[in-house]
Amino acid sequence: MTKNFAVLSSGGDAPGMNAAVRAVVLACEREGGQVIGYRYGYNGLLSQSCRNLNAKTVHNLIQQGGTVLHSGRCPEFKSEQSAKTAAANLNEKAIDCLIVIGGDGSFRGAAHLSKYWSGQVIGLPGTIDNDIPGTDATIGYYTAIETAVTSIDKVRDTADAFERLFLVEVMGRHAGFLALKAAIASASDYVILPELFESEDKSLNEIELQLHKHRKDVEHDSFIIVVAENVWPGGLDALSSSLAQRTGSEIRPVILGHVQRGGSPVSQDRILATKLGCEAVQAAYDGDNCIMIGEQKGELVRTPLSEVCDASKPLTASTVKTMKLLLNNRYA
Ligand SMILES: Nc1ncnc2c1ncn2[C@@H]1O[C@H](COP(=O)(O)OP(=O)(O)O)[C@@H](O)[C@H]1O
Ligand SMILES: O=P(O)(O)OC[C@H]1O[C@](O)(COP(=O)(O)O)[C@@H](O)[C@@H]1O
Repeated sequence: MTKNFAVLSSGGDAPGMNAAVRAVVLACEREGGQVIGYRYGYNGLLSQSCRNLNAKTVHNLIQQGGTVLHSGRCPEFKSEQSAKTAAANLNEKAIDCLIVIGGDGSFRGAAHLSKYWSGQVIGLPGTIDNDIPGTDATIGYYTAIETAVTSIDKVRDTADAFERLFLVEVMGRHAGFLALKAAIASASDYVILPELFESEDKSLNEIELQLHKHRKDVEHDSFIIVVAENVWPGGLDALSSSLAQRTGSEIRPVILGHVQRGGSPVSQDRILATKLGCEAVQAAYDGDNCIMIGEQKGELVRTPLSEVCDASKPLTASTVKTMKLLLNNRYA
C-alpha cells in the first residue's frame, strides 16, 4: 500500500536540507506515494500551511542553500493543545508519515507529537552544529566547516599583514564540533571549546604560554584563536580585553555568525542528505516509527528518537588528540 508523506524543516536551517527534501520526494514518488511540505517548521503544521511537492518542484534544488520549505522555531509547539492541533491537521491531509528535518529540539517536537498522533514520525538530522548522537555527521555540518575555514583563511591574510592576534567566533550553540574542525583545517593556533573549557584563568595561562613560545619560534607574529560561541563569559569582547591586558597585543575580534549557515551545500552534505532522505522513506515502509536516520561508519542507522533527543555527543577523541598536538598544547 502506498503512503502519504509530509516533510518539514525546523530549527536552524542547514545547507543540504533541500537535498533531503528532494530525496524524500523522489523516493516517495518511486513508491507511488504523495508528499506535502509544511512551511516554517512546526508553525506551518499548526496553521496547515503546506504545498504539494513532486519531481517538478524539487528539480534544480539539490545545490540550493537554505530550505525551500523555510524553517522556524515554534515555542508553542511544546503544548498538548498544539500537538493535538498538528495531529488533526495531519489526519485531515491523510498523512501516514511525517519526516522532520532538524536538530534535537525539532526531534523533541516530533516525539511530543507522536504521543497524540498515530502516524509515523521520522527524523533526519539537519544542523550545522553536528550535536546529534546516532550519526557521525549532520546535514549541513560539512558545508559549515568549509565556510568557517574559508573565512578564517581570509582573516589570516590580514592577521599576517599586521602581525595581529585575532579571535574568531564560530557557531555551534553548546557544541564544539564546528570550532574544532574549523580550527584544525585553518591551521589556527588555539581553540576554545565548550567540551574542554575549565576556567578563564586556565585558558588565559595556556594561551599566554602558547603565544609567548609561538612568537619566539615563528617568524610571523600573527596568532589566530578560534572561539566556540557561548563558552567565554562575556563573549569575545571580554576575552579580547583580558588577553590585551595580559599580552599587550593588539587584538581584533571577528564573529562569523550566520554566514556559516548559508551557501550551496558541499557534495558530502548533498550525498548524506540524499542517502538519509531515501532511507527515511524506506523506514516508513518498513513500519518504523519515532526514529532518526543517521549514518555511522558508512552505514545507515535507525535510532529511536528517545535516544537522540537528550543525549550528548562527545567530540571525536582522535580529532581532539590532533588538535592538542598542533594547537592548544603545541609548545607544552
Ligand atoms: N520539548 C519540546 N516539545 C515540543 N516541541 C519542541 C520541544 N523542543 C523544541 N521543540 C520544537 O522544535 C523547534 C526547534 O527547536 P530548536 O531547539 O530551536 O532547534 P533545533 O531543532 O535545530 O535544535 C522549536 O522551536 C519547537 O517548535
Ligand atoms: O538563528 P538563531 O535563532 O539566531 O540561532 C543561532 C543558533 O542556531 C545555530 O546556527 C544552529 O542551531 P540549531 O540547528 O540547533 O537550531 C547555532 O549554531 C546557533 O547557536
